[in-house]
Amino acid sequence: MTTVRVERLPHAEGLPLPAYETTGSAGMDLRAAVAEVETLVLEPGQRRLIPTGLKIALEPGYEAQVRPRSGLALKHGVTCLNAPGTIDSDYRGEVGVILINHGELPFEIRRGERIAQLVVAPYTQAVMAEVEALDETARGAGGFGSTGK
Ligand SMILES: O=c1ccn([C@H]2C[C@H](O)[C@@H](COP(=O)(O)OP(=O)(O)OP(=O)(O)O)O2)c(=O)[nH]1
Repeated sequence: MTTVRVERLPHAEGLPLPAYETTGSAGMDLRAAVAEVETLVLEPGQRRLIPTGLKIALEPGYEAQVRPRSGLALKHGVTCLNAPGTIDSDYRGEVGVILINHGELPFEIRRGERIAQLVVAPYTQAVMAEVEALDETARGAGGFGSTGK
């Protein structure tokens, strides 16, 4: 268990905070903090940064991934363009969701709609150690389908 400190911006007033929908959920749904009066439409092929109205602070050693929701992807072709988006532990700006409409129809985003999910995960930072040559392995440079179908 880790704690995510969350600060609500004025445009997220009244919206539920991200929460796990079931006891086994890996992601907490992120909601669109667009204005009630504003009908935000994603035209086919269009991408937009959608505000969540939330700023978060992760504990050191944790990142958060902004991932698409499968229902939106399957029903409407709407997904996160940069999936998974990375929220760094030292980022203090508003969490944004880069949505793209790969569907054939315009997609309306309403205030409070669940548009993506946030998965909190531990990460490790690595040191790059430059060497003259790497050790040999059975795979070698084989990749990109080298083992067959
Ligand atoms: O889907 C996303 C992806 C990123 N971010 C925020 C949090 C993250 O910590 C910051 C930077 O993201 P990233 O490292 O992916 O962006 P960059 O294009 O490399 O920009 P920068 O130079 O600011 O690191 O932007 C989001 O709010 N949503």
